Amino acid sequence: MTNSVDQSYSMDELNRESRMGGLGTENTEREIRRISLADFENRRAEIADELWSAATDIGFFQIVDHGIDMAEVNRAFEMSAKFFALPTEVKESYPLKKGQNAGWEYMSQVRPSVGTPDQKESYQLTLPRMDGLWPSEDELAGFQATLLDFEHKCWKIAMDVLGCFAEKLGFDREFFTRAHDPSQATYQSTLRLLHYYAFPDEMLDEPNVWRAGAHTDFDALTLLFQRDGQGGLQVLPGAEAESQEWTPVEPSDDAITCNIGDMLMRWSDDKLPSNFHRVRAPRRGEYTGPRYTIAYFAQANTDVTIDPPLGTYPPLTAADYITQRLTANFGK
Ligand SMILES: O=C(O)CCC(=O)C(=O)O
Ligand SMILES: [Fe+2]
Repeated sequence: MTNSVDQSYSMDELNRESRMGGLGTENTEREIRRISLADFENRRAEIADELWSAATDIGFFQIVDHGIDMAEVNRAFEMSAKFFALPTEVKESYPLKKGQNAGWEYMSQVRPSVGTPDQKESYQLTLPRMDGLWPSEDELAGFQATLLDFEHKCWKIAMDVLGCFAEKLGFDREFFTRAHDPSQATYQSTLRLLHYYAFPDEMLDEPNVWRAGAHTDFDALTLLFQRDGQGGLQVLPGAEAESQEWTPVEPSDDAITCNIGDMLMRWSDDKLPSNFHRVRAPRRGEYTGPRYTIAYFAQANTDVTIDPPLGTYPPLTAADYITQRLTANFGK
């Protein structure tokens, strides 16, 4: 890493995550807005206002009427469940490539905030890095085609949302679409299938066990698909971080939960906040079965320079940016 890169990132920013491990309390008063994307092209200006308002406030919002059929969402979740149900030896033959966001891992992610591994397994798809990582048609028929199609639909929605933000930030409408170009080998946006294990009874009373410890996302924008009845996601709005009051983000089959990541916070001169979130363990009396989610992380191609218009942060390539974040979180 060069000097200029080192100086561009304050230690305070890098250490933020290690201070967020406390239990805190729950606050159900805050509103997670639901925004309809219906008739997007004609209603663009109005939708952009709504997205901007929600994003600059809590940084988390839900979009509905997003254009992906429920049948397609269901099919992606079916494929996910089938993948995770494969024998361990099969999944092990498609191991996560470290630092590459591609392949299968389980219980490997230890968040600095809590210091214990997330109770989950995941399979990640980053288009240019999938050599040798697709299960065969014999192992799981239709998996590759279904996920490639789903990834592309997620990309399209993410670009529509980012296009609205681009104009608010003084960029042209296609600015972020050019920065997230799936046709290039430098593309590094990721589709991630997540399976949080069912909780055995004896684990319900254990402290400091998380489905996902508190963190912010590294990327520009995250789209998260959740299933009805499989809750647990909580958000802590940055402006009120000291309160340690976490607000539940209720799952629903028809909504995509969106949140701003660190890359877009930097790119927007901090106008768009990347907020802490986590997935808590189920409590006694709640649904304790498995929880499945699917996340799409839009992050700019590796060779794109992140250069905030007001110059709050020095320019930095997306590759260097991600390397710094990975080193800060996993390099210790
Ligand atoms: O599965 C969820 O509800 C959240 C996942 C998440 O925050 C992440 O993978 O970054
Ligand atoms: Fe996250």
